[in-house]
Amino acid sequence: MSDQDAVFGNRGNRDWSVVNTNGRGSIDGTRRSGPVGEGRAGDPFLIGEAMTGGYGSGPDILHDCTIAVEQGQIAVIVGPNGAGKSTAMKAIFGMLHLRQGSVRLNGQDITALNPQDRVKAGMGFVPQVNNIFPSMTVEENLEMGAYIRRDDFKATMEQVYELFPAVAAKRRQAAGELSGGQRQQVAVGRALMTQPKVLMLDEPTAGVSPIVMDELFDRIIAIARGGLPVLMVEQNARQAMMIADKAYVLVQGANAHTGTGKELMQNDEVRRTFLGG
Ligand SMILES: Nc1ncnc2c1ncn2[C@@H]1O[C@H](COP(=O)(O)OP(=O)(O)OP(=O)(O)O)[C@@H](O)[C@H]1O
Repeated sequence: MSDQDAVFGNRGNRDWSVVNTNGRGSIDGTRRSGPVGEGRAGDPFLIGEAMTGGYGSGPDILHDCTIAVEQGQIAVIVGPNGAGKSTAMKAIFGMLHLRQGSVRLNGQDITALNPQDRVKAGMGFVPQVNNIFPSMTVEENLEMGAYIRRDDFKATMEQVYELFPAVAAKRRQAAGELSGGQRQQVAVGRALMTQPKVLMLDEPTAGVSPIVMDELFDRIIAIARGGLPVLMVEQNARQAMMIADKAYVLVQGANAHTGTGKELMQNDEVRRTFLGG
């Protein structure tokens, strides 16, 4: 399999046809960068374990918080405003110094890596406020996602276009001319251009209409079922739990409830407190 055959996400025995109907293969999973430590046997694919930490020298925002996502699955983080959902994502991505706890990816301890090296190690992160460049074309924005690659990334770009046809139709337009939902798709596409092994999305549906949200969720399901694990923060807790293999309810920076999306939707306290009854 050539580098050009590479697609989003990871490797091995997954059926990529869900995302990638033309049968192109997966990347080899050997990319590594920076100091990585030993992982632990039986780890989930990505885990931020027992994370405690805050911003700068400020107080702890996260308290012994554990978030994980398994291969090919969707994990969602929900919870009230200010619960620490984005902070947990930032901690997993290395934007926050952990006073305790660790982050492990694909069996390697990456707690010591900075965000840039985490991207090289295979983490794709779309922050809450996506930093799409409005005056650049869609294509140029996507190309920026390939900055860590030395191979010909055009095949991956075509796969992003297959995944998001509305974006493909506007590839030569300035990204600033796109709708909010389309811009989110560009942001996700740009993260996919790095060929991540795991995709992290902080409120991907923020500010988009319910129809666009459904479309985006469909695509996220396709990405995960194609083998690329997805970890996301969502304000739309009910909809998120419906597609979640694993859901985490955070309250005041700590794990309050954890289970499959279905389990949590049937949990009386979760329903009453977070899902409006
Ligand atoms: N850059 C920062 N510096 C200091 N404190 C911060 C910073 N960002 C967030 N916080 C604080 O961390 C706490 C958790 O914020 P965070 O954004 O993680 O919550 P959230 O659950 O994602 O909230 P929301 O649902 O409103 O987006 C809040 O008290 C917030 O004020």
